[in-house]
Amino acid sequence: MREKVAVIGAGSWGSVLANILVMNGHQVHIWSRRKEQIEELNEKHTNHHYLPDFTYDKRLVASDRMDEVLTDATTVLLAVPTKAMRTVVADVAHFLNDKQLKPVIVHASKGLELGTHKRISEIIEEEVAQENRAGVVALSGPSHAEEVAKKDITLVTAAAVDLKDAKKVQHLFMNNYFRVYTNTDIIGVELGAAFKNIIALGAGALHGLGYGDDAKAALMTRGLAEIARLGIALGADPLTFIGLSGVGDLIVTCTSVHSRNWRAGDQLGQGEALSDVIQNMGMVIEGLSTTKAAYELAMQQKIDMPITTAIYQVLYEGKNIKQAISDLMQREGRSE
Ligand SMILES: NC(=O)C1=CN([C@@H]2O[C@H](COP(=O)(O)OP(=O)(O)OC[C@H]3O[C@@H](n4cnc5c(N)ncnc54)[C@H](OP(=O)(O)O)[C@@H]3O)[C@@H](O)[C@H]2O)C=CC1
Ligand SMILES: O=C(CO)COP(=O)(O)O
Repeated sequence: MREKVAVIGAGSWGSVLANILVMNGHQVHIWSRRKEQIEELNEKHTNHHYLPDFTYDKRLVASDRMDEVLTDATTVLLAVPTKAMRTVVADVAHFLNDKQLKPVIVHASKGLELGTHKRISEIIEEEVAQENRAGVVALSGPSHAEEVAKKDITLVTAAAVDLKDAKKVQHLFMNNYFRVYTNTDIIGVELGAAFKNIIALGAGALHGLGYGDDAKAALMTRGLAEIARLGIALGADPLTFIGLSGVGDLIVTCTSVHSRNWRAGDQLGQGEALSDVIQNMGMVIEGLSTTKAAYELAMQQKIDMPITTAIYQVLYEGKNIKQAISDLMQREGRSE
């Protein structure tokens, strides 16, 4: 069935997901806050800042009018950086009133809110009254916009407390190159998605410093152990961490040159200043704030997270990366 979908956020990921939905036969309107980007999307069907070599389907309609984009939408897809999520969702909520259809709200973002440490689905549930929406779904997994744009094979998961909401999203996005699984452990899916970015910063840094594959495999394995420890303490199902949104996303983000988190780590490893890395990226590096949130949560929950702590010390306390690695290696020997 043809649906109307509102996509909020026209960066790399929101725009490519919107394009999938158009090609799957849906009517898709995408919201951006920038007029020049809207003109470019509507007239040239390009989005040069985010995906320079890609041409979008001509049927994708862009607008800066959130009310128009949301009118009659049966699904709303949010794809903005985590730090902007609460404000953007509050704006969306303003236009969802009980005269409209109650849309499923999907988000495709990966992070935790700074200060509150809340997951994105929790932010959405707080900001959009239950009577004005259907369920909340997290769409997550190993997926880079650059590869999905090229119709490379990608597998992700749609997670919701209620399986029927996850299935609706699965059905909406599935096609012959984008395969969607369902999962009812939204806590585990959102936490895996957020925490893997911390480890990706570390993997990039190892690369930048010239370390080999053994070191990277070690970081990914021990990184997964500690992010799963924290995730389980926060209510995740342990099995979720061996799924697409756990180890799957960890692998792609720790090994792909497309990953902004990996690239940021790589540049830090090569000695660039954090402020320059952020400025030059021009896109969101979610792992920076997620490291802070996870470090604080680990302290609160009394969970041992040596890698996250080391990355926190490098990012926020100015610790030398080589010293941080040396300190990790000199920790007392222990059982795996
Ligand atoms: N890129 C990818 O391959 C993937 C990304 N993700 C996740 O998706 C989320 C979005 O990432 P991505 O699309 O890559 O990010 P980008 O940096 O590419 O784009 C971010 C988008 O959000 C908009 N935005 C930023 N701040 C605000 C704000 N305060 N109010 C309104 N709009 C805002 C930007 O608008 P403007 O251009 O005007 O600044 C831009 O359209 C992240 O959580 C990321 O982890 C998940 C899977 C894959
Ligand atoms: O989440 C992603 C891949 O699954 C995107 O990673 P980056 O934000 O590091 O580019």
